[in-house]
Amino acid sequence: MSHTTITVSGAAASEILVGHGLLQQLPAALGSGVQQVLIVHTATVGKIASSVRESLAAAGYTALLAEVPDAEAAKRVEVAAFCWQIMGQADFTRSDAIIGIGGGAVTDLAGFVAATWLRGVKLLQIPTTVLAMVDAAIGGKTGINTAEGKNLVGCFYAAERVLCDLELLQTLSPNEIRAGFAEVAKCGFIAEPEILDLLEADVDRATDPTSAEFRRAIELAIKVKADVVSQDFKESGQREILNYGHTLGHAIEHAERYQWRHGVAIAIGMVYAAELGRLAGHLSDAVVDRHRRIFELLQLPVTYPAGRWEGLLATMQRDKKARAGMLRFIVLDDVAKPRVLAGADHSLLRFAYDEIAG
Ligand SMILES: NC(=O)c1ccc[n+]([C@@H]2O[C@H](COP(=O)([O-])OP(=O)(O)OC[C@H]3O[C@@H](n4cnc5c(N)ncnc54)[C@H](O)[C@@H]3O)[C@@H](O)[C@H]2O)c1
Ligand SMILES: O=C(O)C(=O)C[C@@H](O)[C@H](O)[C@H](O)COP(=O)(O)O
Ligand SMILES: [Zn+2]
Repeated sequence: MSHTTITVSGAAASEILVGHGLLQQLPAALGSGVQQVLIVHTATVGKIASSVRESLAAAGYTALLAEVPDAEAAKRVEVAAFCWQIMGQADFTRSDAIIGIGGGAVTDLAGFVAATWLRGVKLLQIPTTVLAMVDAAIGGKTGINTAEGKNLVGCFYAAERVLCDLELLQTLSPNEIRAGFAEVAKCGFIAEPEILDLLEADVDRATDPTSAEFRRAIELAIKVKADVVSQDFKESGQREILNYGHTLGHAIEHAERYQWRHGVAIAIGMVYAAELGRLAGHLSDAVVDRHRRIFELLQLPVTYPAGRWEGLLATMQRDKKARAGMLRFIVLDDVAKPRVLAGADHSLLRFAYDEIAG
């Protein structure tokens, strides 16, 4: 089947290709002028990285590998410094390029390294998880964590091209696929009800990477993200909706010392945000129930232990969504009707937590 091209316009201009056999687009996808390429990857996708390196070398490029630690351990300043060192020692210039191959942790790191080396070199992303294909590799949010919180250091820097080769998902565990679907469902709740219908109609087919429903759900989610970032690259307004479920979700990831999958944490965060939307007076019980039903279909958690609220609240205050001491949440008035809830009373926030405490 041929590939689909989804375009991001505006300041984040880039091309997202979705389909099979897309690695064959390399090296042409690199464009002209590039001599050296740094491939940032983890051991998990080492074979893919090596075959990309070989095809680039055969085409005359100098291709270097930077193997980085797995998952959130990649998103540390020490790991960025390791990549900068390889580039420095190879006399990497402004006309050279970085390719990130991996899940969202790698694409966030690779993006950050590309943005910061010589104040910006060409970036290509080859996401290998559902989550990275529909979200992390697109739209140019790059970032690393600090001891105090998630993604506290980073910048906006878009990849020129994102190759979403669905064949690369073959080795992904069902747990990873379902965690990635938390972000797919997020796009359903904030903007695209067809995604929710697909999940409710047959969750097994929708999450089977070989099915037509899977591809449809992935492409719909990518379109939601591409549309939003085309309008608001630097999150001065509309883009905030992509943070649905993330205010609490990031605090949970921090509380769990980054041992939980991002998708798992934000699934709980979205149920919390739905409860908040209901308590703030707009969201119907039916839509709140729909959140629980869909995340349960995806076998994702919908509760978090009671007694953790104070710690989560303190972490949320450090999140970049807090401004002038006021916490900001995305809530829904209905499916596909998101809005910002800023400065809500702490007792309201606490009541919503009581609804998800298990
Ligand atoms: N920049 C953004 O806009 C954005 C959006 C969403 C999430 N994120 C970030 O993305 C990260 C989460 O991404 P993720 O869920 O992809 O997690 P991840 O990058 O940690 O990958 C999850 C696991 O899957 C493994 N893996 C990757 N590809 C594989 C494959 N093809 N086969 C088998 N295993 C494979 C990885 O080695 C890892 O163990 C978080 O750090 C989150 O903050 C960023
Ligand atoms: O692209 C965005 O904008 C998002 O918010 C997408 C989120 O899914 C993603 O997890 C993002 O990294 C969170 O951003 P942050 O600004 O809250 O760190
Ligand atoms: Zn996310």
